[in-house]
Parts: sequence; structure tokens; C-alpha cells
Amino acid sequence: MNVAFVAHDRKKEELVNFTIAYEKLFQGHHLYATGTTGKKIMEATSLSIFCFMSGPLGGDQQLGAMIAQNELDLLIFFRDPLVAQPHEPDINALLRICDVYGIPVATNMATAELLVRALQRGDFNWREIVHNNRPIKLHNRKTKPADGSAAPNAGVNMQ
Ligand SMILES: O=C(CO)COP(=O)(O)O
Repeated sequence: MNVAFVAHDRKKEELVNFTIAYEKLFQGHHLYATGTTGKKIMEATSLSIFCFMSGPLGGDQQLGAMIAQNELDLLIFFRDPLVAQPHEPDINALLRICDVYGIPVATNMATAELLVRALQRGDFNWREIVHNNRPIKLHNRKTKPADGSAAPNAGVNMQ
């Protein structure tokens, strides 16, 4: 499955600890994240994550684009409900597009636990039908184009 991680600054440690706890499970999936979140998870675990831009620089929108193309199966987004974010419209858009496409999304640890256990049990296998009907598999995405030129939006982009 394609799983994405996002956490606001005061929630990053919580998400990193969560990924450490479920590292073995996540190793079997294709992982994506906004820039700083992905970098911190990779520093703390052996997980390999495709990192988009940092959230305030467009990372939430890039994940939204994945969802619009039905390329994401699960979003784990530890939001900080107590701090206003400069890119609030992007955050709302990301959560909205999850609802548009019926993508499971966890915005806190308790829900993330439930969804990850469902992932472990195979409850997400119906998503394979969606992928099998699609010509493009996102996890074939390369960090650099085949011609060797620089990819405009690949790799970790820090603020
Ligand atoms: O701001 C974010 C999500 O809205 C997260 O972005 P970073 O992972 O780059 O900190």
C-alpha cells in the first residue's frame, strides 16, 4: 500500500515514535511524507520514504495530488490543533480531498493505531483493486528522471 506521513512541528516526535513502533509493518509498504516529517522519520528508523516539499512550501498539496489520482491508500497526519499554520488552506484541502476520494486518514495517534492494525490485518486489500485498474504505479516514481536531469519536485526540500 502507499502510505503517507505528515506531522506538524509539535507532533513530529509523536509520529516518529509511532513509526518506530510500527517500523516492521511499514517496511512492507511504499512510504511518502512531507519534507521535514519524512526526513525526521528516516533519521530515526530504517524506513525509506519519498519526501515531497515541506508542508508550508506545497507538500500538503503534492500529497493531495496523489490522492486525486487515487495513488494514496492511507494518510497519517498528526495535526496540531492548538497552533495556527500559515498554510491552513492547504491542510484543509488535503483533508477535504481524502473525503472526496474516501481515503482513510488518521489525524491523531488513537486513530492511527486503529488504521495501522487494520492495515496489518489486510483490511486495506480492497485498495489493490483500485491500483490494478490504474495504468501508472506511483511507487515506480524515480527521484530523478531517466535522462539524468534534475527532478523539479523530488527529494527532501526543507524550509
Ligand atoms: O506542515 C506540514 C503539514 O501541514 C508538515 O510539513 P513538514 O513535514 O515539512 O514539516
